[in-house]
Amino acid sequence: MSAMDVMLHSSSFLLPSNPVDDTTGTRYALIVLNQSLPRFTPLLWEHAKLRLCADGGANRIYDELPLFFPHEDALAIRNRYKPDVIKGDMDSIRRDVLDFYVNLGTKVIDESQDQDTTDLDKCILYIRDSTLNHESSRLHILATGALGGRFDHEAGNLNVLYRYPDTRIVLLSDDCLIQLLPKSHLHEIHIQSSLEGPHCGLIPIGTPSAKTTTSGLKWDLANTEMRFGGLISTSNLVKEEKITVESDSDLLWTISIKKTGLSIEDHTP
Ligand SMILES: Nc1ncnc2c1ncn2[C@@H]1O[C@H](COP(=O)(O)OP(=O)(O)OP(=O)(O)O)[C@@H](O)[C@H]1O
Ligand SMILES: Cc1ncc(C[n+]2csc(CCO)c2C)c(N)n1
Repeated sequence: MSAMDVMLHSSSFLLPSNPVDDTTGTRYALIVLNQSLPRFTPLLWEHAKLRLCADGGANRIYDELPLFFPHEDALAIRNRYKPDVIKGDMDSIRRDVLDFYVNLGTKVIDESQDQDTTDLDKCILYIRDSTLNHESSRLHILATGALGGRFDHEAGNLNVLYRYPDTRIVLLSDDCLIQLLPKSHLHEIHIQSSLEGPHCGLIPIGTPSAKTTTSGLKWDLANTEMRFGGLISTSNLVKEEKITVESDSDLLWTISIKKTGLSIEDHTP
């Protein structure tokens, strides 16, 4: 039996640009969903090679991004933060916002005929098919505003992690991030301790896990069973800079995002 491949994880997209980040070669696509923008949105925007708004996410960029730069002209900010693509069923984007970005040259994809998939699904499919998403170096997808709102929306957002298990997707809110750890790999999670933690969880939301083993957590698992209705690992704590996870089931990994060190003022010279 061949040894399992190791999948590396790092939230270096939360760091201001630095040489360490650049050496990983990881490229990001950003999807802005229709919820309040997290305070680190401008940072993610700068890191991203491709920027999408899911339907009403465009209203958030238009209305809320200028608020991060109170000393600058709102129109100048809107011109500077131009989404590459707005995609969805277009029942939430305002007419004035749509007209504004169409005039700037944003590509608009109206899929109102598809009422079986969410706007987030639609955006992920666009990124997967984009020419920037080469086989050799696939884009990692960051989705802001994915958590902390309507529960049916949150469940739909989690469902995309399971629907596209081979695509690296991170769901973000102001408070935490969530990603899938597929059972096909051993996972090494490198903690950016100035920006994330210590609260974390490992959640077997899709199927129960008969055996999960971890290292680096305060409450490590050792071939431990996890299932809804029994034990799941919530309110765990990161103890080391590197966490390892191995499981017979796909698990959700979640970690808190620290309140300090991530607002725009912390990064402007
Ligand atoms: N309250 C929320 N909580 C979590 N995610 C959200 C929330 N609102 C919107 N989203 C995300 O943003 C995307 C775009 O939002 P938008 O409001 O345009 O969706 P929608 O298709 O109009 O939703 P619905 O018709 O169900 O209200 C959604 O597909 C979802 O992924
Ligand atoms: C069983 C079932 N439940 C709900 C919907 C509705 N729905 C799911 S995704 C979506 C688009 C939201 O932008 C809508 C309206 C459906 N089609 N099938």
